[in-house]
Parts: sequence; structure tokens; C-alpha cells
Amino acid sequence: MAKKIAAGNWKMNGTSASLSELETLTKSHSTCDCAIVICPPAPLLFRAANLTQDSAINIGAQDCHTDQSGAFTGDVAAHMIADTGASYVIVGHSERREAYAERNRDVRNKAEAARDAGLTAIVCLGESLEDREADNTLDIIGGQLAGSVPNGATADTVVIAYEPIWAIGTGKVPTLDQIIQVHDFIRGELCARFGTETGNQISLLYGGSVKASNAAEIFKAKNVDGALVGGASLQASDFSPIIDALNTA
Ligand SMILES: O=C(CO)COP(=O)(O)O
Repeated sequence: MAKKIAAGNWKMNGTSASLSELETLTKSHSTCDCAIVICPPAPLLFRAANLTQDSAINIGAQDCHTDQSGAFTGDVAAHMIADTGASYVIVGHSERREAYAERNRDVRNKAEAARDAGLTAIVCLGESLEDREADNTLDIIGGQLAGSVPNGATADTVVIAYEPIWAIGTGKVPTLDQIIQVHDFIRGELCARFGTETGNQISLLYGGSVKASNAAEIFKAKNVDGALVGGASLQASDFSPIIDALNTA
């Protein structure tokens, strides 16, 4: 059985004042059947990790570099993220694939760097609207999965997030059948590549316009082990009911 995970991606939102949202979450979810992960902007990682130490909340970064050190101005290495006390890192988010031309090979290298630093990589996959309309969704997802996930992946080193690009921040959500089709496909590919035991243990998250009002419905789907939430993770009052929906799913 895969671990259930409620993950929040704050993207480029939040300052030290936002740590109060984390404090609220820590208090309202002192115990939890699922893993809760909050990924704030890099400058908040250290304080966020300190604040949530010994709580049910885990902290993650939103990206890492492939190398350990060097002349990469502005970049952050995976072991530096681990050094803040964070335990997860998102890699290959569609916003980075697009804005920074990250290819599958880059994403895989980042996921390997994360693994080597002791972090769990949340590897993001997702098709564009154009891909979906051309009926290429499974081809695209299959290619991203094969190219972005390192060999020897385990449930401790990799989590997969399926985020259709057209559903991110748009309020548009795929039908349950569309989510199920892609998640079943990903599960099958993982089992074929890593064996049934490991393939079934790797958590598969859905992301794209998840809100308190639709979370319970999405979590009903087989092979949906949780969510990667953007906008609705910024306020504890919006994210808490999503965590509760996952807990009771
Ligand atoms: O990109 C996302 C999470 O990584 C999803 O963002 P929204 O939940 O704001 O659609």
C-alpha cells in the first residue's frame, strides 16, 4: 500500500508572516494518518523546518540543482535543502519544465541528487491541453515517467505527482475517469519497471485545482494516494479540510 500524502506547493508565495499558517496546521494536525508536506519558497525552508520539528508536518523545497556545489549562481543543492531540515523536494514541475526548459533528463538528474541527499523527490508529470486534445496524454505521461524517474526508485526516494498543465490554477479539473485512467496507467508502468511490490508502494498524487470542495471526490479514485495542492495550500483554513478528506478517504 502506498502512503497517503497531502502536499502543498506554495510556489513563489509567502514571507516569514506566512509561517503562522504552518503553526496553525501543526496545531490542528498534531497526529495524522497521512503524511503532510508543505513546500514553501527556499528562504523559508530553515525556519519552516524548525517550526514543524517533531510535528506531523514535513517540509519540502520546490526545486534543487543536479550538482552538489559549484558556480551555479542562484541555485540550491539537494544536500543544502536536507541541511535545513527539509525532507522532500519537488522536481520537474511543469512551471519549471516550461520556464527553464527542464527536460526529462534534467528532472531525473535532480531526482537522483535528491535521493543522494536523503530527500524524497516529488516528480511531476503532466500533459498540455494540446496533448490531451490530440489524444496523446498517455504517450506524454509514459515518456515523462520513463525519462524523469531514476532507476532503482523506491517509495522512500520517489513520489509521483500527476498534474495536467491545463488544470493548474485554472479551476478546471479532469473528470474522475480521466484521473483514474492516468493514475492506473502510471501504476502499471511503475509495477512493470520496478516490480509489483515497489510499484504499488510509490505514492501517486493528483495535482491541479484541488480544493476542499472537490478533494473528497478525487480521493475516492483508486491509485490516487493524495494531492499536490497549489493555491489551496497557502491558507491553513483551505488546506486543513483537504488533509481531513484524505485522512477519511
Ligand atoms: O501546480 C500545482 C501544485 O504543484 C497545482 O496548483 P493549483 O492547486 O493552484 O491548481
